[in-house]
Amino acid sequence: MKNTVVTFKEAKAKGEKLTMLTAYDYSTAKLVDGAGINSILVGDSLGNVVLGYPDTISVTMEDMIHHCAAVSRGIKDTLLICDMPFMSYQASVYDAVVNAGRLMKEGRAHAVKLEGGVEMEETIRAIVNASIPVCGHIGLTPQSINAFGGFKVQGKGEAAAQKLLDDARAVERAGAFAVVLECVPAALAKRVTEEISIPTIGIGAGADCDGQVLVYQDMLGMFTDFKPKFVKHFANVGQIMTEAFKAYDAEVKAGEFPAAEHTYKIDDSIIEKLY
Ligand SMILES: Nc1nc(=O)c2c([nH]1)NC[C@@H]1CN(c3ccc(C(=O)N[C@@H](CCC(=O)O)C(=O)O)cc3)CN21
Ligand SMILES: CC(C)C(=O)C(=O)O
Ligand SMILES: [Mg+2]
Repeated sequence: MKNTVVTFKEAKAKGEKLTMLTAYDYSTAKLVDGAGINSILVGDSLGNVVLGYPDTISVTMEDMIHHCAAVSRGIKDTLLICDMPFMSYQASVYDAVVNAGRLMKEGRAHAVKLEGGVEMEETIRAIVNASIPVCGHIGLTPQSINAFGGFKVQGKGEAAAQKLLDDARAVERAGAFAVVLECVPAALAKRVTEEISIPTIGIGAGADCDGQVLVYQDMLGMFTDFKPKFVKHFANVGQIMTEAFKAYDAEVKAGEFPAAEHTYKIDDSIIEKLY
C-alpha cells in the first residue's frame, strides 16, 4: 500500500492511526518499509544518533541530502519526509524554498518537515506553493534548544497552551499536510488534534494524536546518551549487538572463526608451486 500525503489526510478522516519512524540509511529504510510503517522521517536527530553531536544545531543540508538519498533507495511504500536542518529555512523564505527543493530533488524526499508555528506560517505557505508538501513541528522544537534553555515539556501554562493551539492553527492554515507535536501534555495534544483537520503525529504527546513517531535507535534500545520519558524500548537491540560483537571477538581470538564454510577453495597444486 503506497503512502502519500493524500492517504495521510484520508487516514485522519477515517480515524486510522499513522506510524512514523526515523531512518538514516538504506538497510534500515528497507526494514522499516517492509514492516508496513506508514512513513519514514530522515530526522535531524541524525546529529545525535548518527553523527554524535550533543544536539541538532550543526547538521547541514549536505548531511540531510546524503542520508535522505540513501533512505530513498530502500523504500517502496513509505512516505519519505526529510527534516530541514537548522538555518536552512530561518533566515529567509527564499532560502526555505530553495533548500526544500534541494531535499526533494537531490534527497528524493516526498515532503519536508520544519520547526515552528505562527512564526513559520509564511515560510510553510511558500514551500507548499512550490508543490513541496510540508509537515509542521511544534511544541518542543529541538533546533531552538539555546532559546529554550534545554529540552523541556512545552505548553504547560495557560499562555503556552494557547500558543500551541495558535501554532497548530497557523501550520494548518499555511497548508501543511500534517504536524508533529513534541513533548506536550497529553490532554493539550488531544485538544489540538480535535481542533485541526490535518493529522497530528505525536512524540511525547499522548495516545490521542492521529499518529506516533519515534527515533528508531531509541525504540530499539540502541541509543543511551539520553532517554526522554516518551521512549519505550520495543526491543533491546543495543544489548543484542554488544553480545554479538563480544562473540565475534571471542571466536576470532579462539581461532574458531572463520570456519571452513566461510572460506574459499583453491587447488593444492597451485599453492605448492608457490613454495
Ligand atoms: N535519540 C533522539 N531521540 C529524540 O527523540 C530526539 C533526538 N535524538 N534528537 C532531537 C530531538 C531532541 N529530543 C529530545 C531530547 C531530550 C528530551 C528530554 O530529555 N525531555 C525530558 C523533559 C523533562 C521535562 O520537561 O519534564 C524528559 O524527561 O522526557 C526530549 C526530547 C527529541 N529528539
Ligand atoms: C524526533 C523527530 C520528530 C525529529 O524531528 C527528528 O528525529 O529529528
Ligand atoms: Mg528533527
